[in-house]
Amino acid sequence: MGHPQEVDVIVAGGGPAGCVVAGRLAYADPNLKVMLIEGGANNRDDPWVYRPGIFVRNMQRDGINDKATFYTDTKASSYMRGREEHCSVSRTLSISQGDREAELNEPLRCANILGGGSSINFQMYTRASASDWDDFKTPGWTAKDLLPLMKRLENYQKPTNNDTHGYDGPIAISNGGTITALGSAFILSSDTNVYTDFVSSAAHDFLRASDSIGIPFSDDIQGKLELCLKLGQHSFLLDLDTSHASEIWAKYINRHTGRRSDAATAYVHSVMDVQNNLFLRTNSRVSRVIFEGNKAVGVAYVPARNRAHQGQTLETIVKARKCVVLSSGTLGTPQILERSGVGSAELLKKLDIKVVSDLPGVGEQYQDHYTTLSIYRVSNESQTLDDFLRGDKEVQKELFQEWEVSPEKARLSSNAIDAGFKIRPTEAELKEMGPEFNKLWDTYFKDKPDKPVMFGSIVSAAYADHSLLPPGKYITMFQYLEYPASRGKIHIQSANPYVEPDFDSGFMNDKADFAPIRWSYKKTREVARRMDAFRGELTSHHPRFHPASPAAAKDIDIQTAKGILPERVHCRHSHGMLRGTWHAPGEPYNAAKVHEDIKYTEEDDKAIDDWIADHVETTWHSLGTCAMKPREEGGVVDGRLNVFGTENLKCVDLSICPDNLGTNTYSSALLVGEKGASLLAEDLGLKIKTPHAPVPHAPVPKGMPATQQVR
Ligand SMILES: Cc1cc2nc3c(=O)[nH]c(=O)nc-3n(C[C@H](O)[C@H](O)[C@H](O)COP(=O)(O)OP(=O)(O)OC[C@H]3O[C@@H](n4cnc5c(N)ncnc54)[C@H](O)[C@@H]3O)c2cc1C
Repeated sequence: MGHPQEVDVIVAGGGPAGCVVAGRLAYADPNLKVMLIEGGANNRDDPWVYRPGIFVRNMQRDGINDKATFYTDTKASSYMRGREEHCSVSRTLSISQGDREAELNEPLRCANILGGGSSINFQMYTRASASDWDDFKTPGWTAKDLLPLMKRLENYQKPTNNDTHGYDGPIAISNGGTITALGSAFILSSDTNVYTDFVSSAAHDFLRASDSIGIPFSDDIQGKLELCLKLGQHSFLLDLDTSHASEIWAKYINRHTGRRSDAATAYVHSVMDVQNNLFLRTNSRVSRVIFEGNKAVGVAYVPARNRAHQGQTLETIVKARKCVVLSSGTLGTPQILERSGVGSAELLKKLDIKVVSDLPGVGEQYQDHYTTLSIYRVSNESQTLDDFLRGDKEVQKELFQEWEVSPEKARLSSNAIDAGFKIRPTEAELKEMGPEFNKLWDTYFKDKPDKPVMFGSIVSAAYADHSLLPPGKYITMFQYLEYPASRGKIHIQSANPYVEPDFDSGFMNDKADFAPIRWSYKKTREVARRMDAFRGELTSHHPRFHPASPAAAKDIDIQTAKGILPERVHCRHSHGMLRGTWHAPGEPYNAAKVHEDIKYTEEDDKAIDDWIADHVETTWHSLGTCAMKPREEGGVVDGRLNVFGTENLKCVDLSICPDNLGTNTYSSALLVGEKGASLLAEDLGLKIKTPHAPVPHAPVPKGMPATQQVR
């Protein structure tokens, strides 16, 4: 079918928010012509997208993978020991302490494929705290206002005891088909409505260890919202421990199909299968919005790669009769605005771009969550994904074949991230966290007990390049800072859409951000040490403590090491380990041991801070560059997501968040999309249809299983 040169609504950018807007509007009115223009490739039925277990591959920068865009951070941070660029998880994980030089050249990446982050992300499901939305201070955006939309998007497939989840929405949420286990693997039954509550021994091990250091188990941290709304006061939540608790993590995986639940399949392919009014253009980068006066009347787009004769820029123009929606993500949307004449007048004049609306807030206040990862050795009997990631051909064949036979039960229908927690410090811990963080605590966290400070998860594998790791089994403690005080920015350097922007991630440029990450490193380490499977620390992936410090990381114990390579030939030392390396063997495992917390000196704390500075990196939870707040405070959009000083132009993606959200952000991007779709439907006199069009491959939800009913 040919594509029209004029439609009613253009959506620029096919990430989660853009897919929701395009799909919901097109389904609401089959006569409304909607065009979705995406810079990356189509994700439809791409096995590298829909098989959940191989998600790490989609972050590689190897010349083959084109599912991610790479942004280079251009500013040095004095707090990061002169680091000019921060890097991706896959790279950081792969390096040892000595490889810092190589690490410095790795850029930040974000999605470049239809579905945006939802096609390549880790599939971890969490939700923001109620106070996060209330803090937007915008009518129509309180947690109470948004709760019906949170439910509208979900096909929740886990048991629940609260009324905050939805059951006939397009986005599936479950524990995945199989939960990777340390010690054993459990399979969820998909042909019965009775939910089988299998949880891996790794997850249990982690949860027990967390409980033993004062992080209690909760059956649904993400449901805390309801309590908040019912009680009408956030302070109650502290007593209920919901912002300081652990749980079995849910995943964006449909347990009936074993497939990733990405936004394009859920909202766009579903509509394109049954209607013909949704037009999709992929591999097309929107360069600018076309204005008549200050009214948006269309967009210009260029091929994703500039391969034209003599580097000419080939623009195609599509007209929009009713509205243009920018949904190109936190790093993409502000660039389109600036190229279109919406941004700081000073910058635009310098670049010879005609000013349509002077909005100095465009591209400012860039935020993310800051990740650090520490890796631990686990027992040789543990079942982890390491052999698969290491490239063991037999194991890979077995896992891929398993998928072909029964994807809904296959080990690849999991992300191997089964449990985690959100935590807040105690009064005693706060005292050790220094004046900078305490000041932030008093103004930001103290009166918002539903806001966690840190997020932590267990991954049943080393998140690392295994070619650089010793053989063996691993777990990774994956932690991130939920509400960094640091801020960055992104601005164009040219009107040419192929020229890289000037990007300053701002990582760790506020000193207050060090203390909570340091505190959480200690916490996750205490959890790991108390797990039954624990057999030591992968010293290359821990702070460089003084070798004589009691806090110094200790590697695998000799007995476990011998079990990994029983046929090895000994070198030099009777215990088979080489001196002169950073590896120090740990104590033999003792199941009966009662642990004491490691005591850290000031020098140890300094070593942790250096490690943070050298290794902290993105969680790909970018937000905030086109904030919804008053124009005079640097705002870019109003409460209806209209861009100030323009007509018929909205931004609908996570760039609109005026402040951070304490969550993995896919749920929030979908929610912003749902809210944007509702606002647009109101503008256009339409009604959103529920349930949405049937999701390809997914059986239609048959109502709520007994175990999911509110008790
Ligand atoms: C590697 C990774 C792991 C993550 N893990 C998780 C997780 O486990 N759980 C979770 O909840 N969240 C996770 N996230 C975050 C989550 O996916 C994002 O918050 C979410 O996708 C943001 O949605 P968005 O619609 O705002 O923008 P994006 O997802 O960034 O989508 C923007 C889209 O616009 C396109 N685009 C950009 N510029 C242009 C242009 N000029 N013209 C046309 N198209 C353009 C891009 O290709 C992209 O498809 C992860 C993200 C990544 C990248």
